[in-house]
Amino acid sequence: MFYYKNNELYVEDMKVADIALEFKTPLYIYSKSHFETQYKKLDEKITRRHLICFALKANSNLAVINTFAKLGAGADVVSAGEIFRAKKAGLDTTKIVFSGVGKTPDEIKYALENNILMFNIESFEELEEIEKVACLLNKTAPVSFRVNPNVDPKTHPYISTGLKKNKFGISHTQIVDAYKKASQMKHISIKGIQFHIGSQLTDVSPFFEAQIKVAHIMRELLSLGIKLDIIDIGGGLGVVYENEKEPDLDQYANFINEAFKDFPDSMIVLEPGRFLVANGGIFVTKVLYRKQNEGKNFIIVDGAMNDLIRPSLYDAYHKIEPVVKKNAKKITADIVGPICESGDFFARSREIDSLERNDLVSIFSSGAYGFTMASNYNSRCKPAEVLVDKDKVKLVRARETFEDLIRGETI
Ligand SMILES: Cc1ncc(COP(=O)(O)O)c(C=O)c1O
Ligand SMILES: N[C@@H](CCCC[NH3+])C(=O)O
Repeated sequence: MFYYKNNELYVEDMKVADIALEFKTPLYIYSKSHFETQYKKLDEKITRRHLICFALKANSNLAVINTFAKLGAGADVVSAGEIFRAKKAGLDTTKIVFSGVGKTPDEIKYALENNILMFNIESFEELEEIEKVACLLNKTAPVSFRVNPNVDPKTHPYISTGLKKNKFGISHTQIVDAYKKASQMKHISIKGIQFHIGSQLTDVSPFFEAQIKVAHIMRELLSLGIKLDIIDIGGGLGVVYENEKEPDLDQYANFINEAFKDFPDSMIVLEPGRFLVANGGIFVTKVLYRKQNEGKNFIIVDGAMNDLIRPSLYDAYHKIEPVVKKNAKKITADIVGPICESGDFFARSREIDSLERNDLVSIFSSGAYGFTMASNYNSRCKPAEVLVDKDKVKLVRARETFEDLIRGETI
């Protein structure tokens, strides 16, 4: 929960300025109660038997994963590294679904050893590899297939995943063959079906379109004697960054009930990432310098695209406000970082309160795909992460040091 009181930004019961003073900037600050609220909101709406598998790629800090694990969540992972994180965070590995088009044999082995809930298989060759690794381990691999339903999610092209031009999933025209093939394999146990059409959907109707197609496939499979215990409907629920309309959760839940009414016994798996965490995080950065080039204002802050890449990568909008509002006059400026790239910006031609050196600014909606997409570009140490729970402030990842930058390197 982030809010202004007497022109000062708070996170839960704490002043953001005080936290920034203690932990320095640039800094990620998370609100535990926001995470819990979002989880419960979704959990309560879905009336069928279900499991919420938090998509760790959105925010894989151990304390964040642990927050959801304590509420009963599972995890959607895309690498063995994320399985490792989930384990370290105390999440039950039997609640993990493993997505991704390029799982390596080592990752498949690691997942099997950790008894995950299921692999979401994305190609025929991956199916063969999983059968092979499971055979070597003398295990049975629980699987579902990710179907590419060819549905337009009407979102940013970089985060659309369910169109036939995208690399994801197995085409709906081949999916039945995939199940037939899997049903012949000795070390494969067919559990479910999965789809994920894209991210940041605020209109939920494309989900329904995909669900209808998937239910159709399920009926076809049933006629072949293949019954599925799990329907994994992916993630993709959007959030408000600027002035979007929040997704209608009642409608979302109704669509699920309607589309899959012929399969009342199957468990619904959801894979939300952004919805659970985006607005539970801010990125706080400090004004280093200001300058004007031929009438154009630049505000140079100590955070950069290596810390939060969404504006540079997707031209994504993030609300930016001073941590302490001083009723200053408004100016129009580019808010940029210190990295040697013209693409290193958080906002361009943005109207913002006139700022002074050392003023703190908050970049909102940074809890999803913020820290997880950070890099060390320009040999910048990754920022610290702090989790706030009412009046308790906990450093949940220390700021990197120079030694962290060269760990593992030799001359
Ligand atoms: C397979 C899969 N599941 C879940 C997610 C989480 O998406 P979101 O953060 O939009 O909920 C993604 C990312 O888009 C994904 O690729
Ligand atoms: N990284 C993207 C979301 C990608 C979703 C991954 N399947 C973002 O920041 O919006």
